[in-house]
Amino acid sequence: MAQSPHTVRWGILATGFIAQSESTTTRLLTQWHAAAATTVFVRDLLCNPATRDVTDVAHKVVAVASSRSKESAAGFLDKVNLAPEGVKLYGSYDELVNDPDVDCVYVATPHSHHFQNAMLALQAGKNVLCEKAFTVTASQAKKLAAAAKEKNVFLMEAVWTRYFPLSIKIRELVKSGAIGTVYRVIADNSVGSDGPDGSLTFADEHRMVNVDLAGGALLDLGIYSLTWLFQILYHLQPEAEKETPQTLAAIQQYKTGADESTSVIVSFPGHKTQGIALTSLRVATNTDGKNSGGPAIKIQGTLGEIQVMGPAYRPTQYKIVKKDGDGQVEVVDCPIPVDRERRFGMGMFWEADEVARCLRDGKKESATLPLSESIVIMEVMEEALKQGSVKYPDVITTDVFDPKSPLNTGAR
Ligand SMILES: NC(=O)C1=CN([C@@H]2O[C@H](COP(=O)(O)OP(=O)(O)OC[C@H]3O[C@@H](n4cnc5c(N)ncnc54)[C@H](OP(=O)(O)O)[C@@H]3O)[C@@H](O)[C@H]2O)C=CC1
Ligand SMILES: O=C1OC[C@@H](O)[C@H](O)[C@H]1O
Repeated sequence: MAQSPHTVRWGILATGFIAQSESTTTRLLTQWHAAAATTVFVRDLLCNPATRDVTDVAHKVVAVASSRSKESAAGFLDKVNLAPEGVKLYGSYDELVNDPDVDCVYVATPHSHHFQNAMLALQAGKNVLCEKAFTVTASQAKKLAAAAKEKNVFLMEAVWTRYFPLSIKIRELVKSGAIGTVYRVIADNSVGSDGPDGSLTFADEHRMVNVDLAGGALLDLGIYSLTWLFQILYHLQPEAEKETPQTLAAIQQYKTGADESTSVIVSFPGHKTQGIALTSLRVATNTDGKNSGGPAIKIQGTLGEIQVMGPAYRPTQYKIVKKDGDGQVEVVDCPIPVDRERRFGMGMFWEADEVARCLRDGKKESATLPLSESIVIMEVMEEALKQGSVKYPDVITTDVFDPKSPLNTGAR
């Protein structure tokens, strides 16, 4: 007899402040910046797992909290077409993390808030999936990892791309030696948002460029470029050989003080490998929206290279170019399944499935993105931002937990 799936009861922390009623994947993709992470994540949670051939785990949204008001949480249910029956609504994060019916809290606030909000949930004994970038500083990331250990709960950074079947396949290919020894990875995740008179198209208050919300290209977009570098050059190394990388960065600042264009070279001297992570809010990886400019990611080995077509955060195609391939290129498509009934499917469901399996199996972190790796990536980003003289306010860089911090209470 088939076993019933392990179902995770999710509590959603933050409701996304941009009104949004579009319901199809296509419309959402063209307006990605207007898509709050919470909205996309919850819609993915509500997709039938069978539409992606998953039968061992399932998801249920049991509570939603907005730091603004209970009404805002109610409005969120409308946005995601989720019937209010059985979903508890809270006007504070504190109530959500103390709800005994919540198995795992999904933290989807701006980067500035992650440390305080995730810690609030961990201290209440909750498992946590926290949006990227994990924190603002490496020290905050270490404190979260330590708290999860102390409380014996699960913690993971929500870098959804790592859990795509495409990413898994590419990691397997590299591991199998399909392109020889990999010496270099080049990855770009840039979204052209150039506006009039030297401005960007984001308002100065927007989380993408607002230093009070730890905005900037690197923490928001460059993390995906670094993800590609790390999942190949670092993650695949045997545990005992993992080395802390050297970091060299060049940064252009926007008028708000956030980074608008950032290039980071990450070097692993022991393995003689290098990664180049690029990100920009001025120019785009995919300037014509048709990938005419070529791949967003190149994984280069002694026997060939794997090219991944962008966007780096949601790739659906890769190519294998062999040194002795005589001009033949293998093209592999990895479409993201859509739940036709709900008219949705973005790809965040795979990271949610990973959380469910870890919880089912009693694991406290994901082997695909261990906390130690999230911490090393935070160290690289912190160092890069330091080299580019980007400064964030003390209230968002402190590693001292304060349940009454405005970041937890929502005082704006
Ligand atoms: N994985 C992915 O593809 C994506 C991930 N993200 C990540 O998700 C996180 C949230 O991004 P996104 O959903 O675009 O953010 P939004 O700005 O749309 O929403 C953030 C939410 O955080 C809460 N919040 C609390 N305090 C503040 C404050 N002072 N200013 C603004 N918001 C506040 C609000 O919820 P409330 O009022 O209900 O408490 C708000 O709705 C970020 O870490 C981002 O990097 C974003 C987009 C895609
Ligand atoms: O995580 C993200 O992925 C898609 C981007 O457009 C968005 O800004 C970012 O937060």
